Amino acid sequence: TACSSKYVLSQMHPMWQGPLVVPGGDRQSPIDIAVRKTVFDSELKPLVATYDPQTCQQIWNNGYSFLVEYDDTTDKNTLKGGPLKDKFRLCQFHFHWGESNDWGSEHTVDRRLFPAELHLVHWNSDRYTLFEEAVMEENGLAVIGVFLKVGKRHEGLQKLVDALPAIRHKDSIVEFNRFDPGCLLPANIDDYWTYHGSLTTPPLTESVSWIVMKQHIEVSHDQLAVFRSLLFTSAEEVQKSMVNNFRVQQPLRGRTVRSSFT
Ligand SMILES: O=C1NC(=O)[C@@H](c2ccccc2)S1
Ligand SMILES: [Zn+2]
Repeated sequence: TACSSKYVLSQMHPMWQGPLVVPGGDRQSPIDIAVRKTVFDSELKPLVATYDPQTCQQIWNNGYSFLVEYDDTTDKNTLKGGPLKDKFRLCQFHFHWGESNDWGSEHTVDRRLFPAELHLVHWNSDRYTLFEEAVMEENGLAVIGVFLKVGKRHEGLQKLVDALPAIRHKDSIVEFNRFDPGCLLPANIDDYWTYHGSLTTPPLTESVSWIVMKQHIEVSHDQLAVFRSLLFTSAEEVQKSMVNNFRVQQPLRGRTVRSSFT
């Protein structure tokens, strides 16, 4: 679907670290969330996420992560409330992870790294008709970030883990239906941090309202190990494990991170 935006993802090189700071970029992501410097905003509303598992379409390896894509041609999967003024449509979710459990997340909390981070990518369907348009606009995207910790097995994730061997190589894709992205959200989605930032991969456009959950989810060591069995490379190339597919933290440049909780 549109949201895979191949032109965006195809510019990514495995182990992409790219330019540390985009010239003139003063709202880049990810960042470190220094909790003591966040500002409670009582105007922030509860988040309302409504997802329809039937609109799940495919899962594919784009050479940087694996994406689970949804039909985003109707308002079946919406996100509103929180810091958002408009209604946003889910187009895909994906993860970033490390080669070890000691690092892998893109955002950090008081410099603490998590082994992985989930991103649910939504675009502003009140103002734009396609993901590609929204990705270039300041109020175009809303991404929910959820930290993963290694612990008990995540039952909902297992269906996704079982599909990964079929998309081991770059550009492989399989049909994937009836997956509820809501099962990957933490129990409490009312406690989050929010700030204005960017895509964490090319084109790095500063079009993202970030909503980073305070509460993490737990997955098992073995589930995360299957993520690491994916490859950045296609079947013809020399194999490179898909690990460390995260961008380094970027300067805050005077931005304020607001919290929905005290
Ligand atoms: O949150 C993000 N994670 C990524 O890999 C970036 C991205 C880039 C293009 C499309 C969707 C997501 S932005
Ligand atoms: Zn991401």
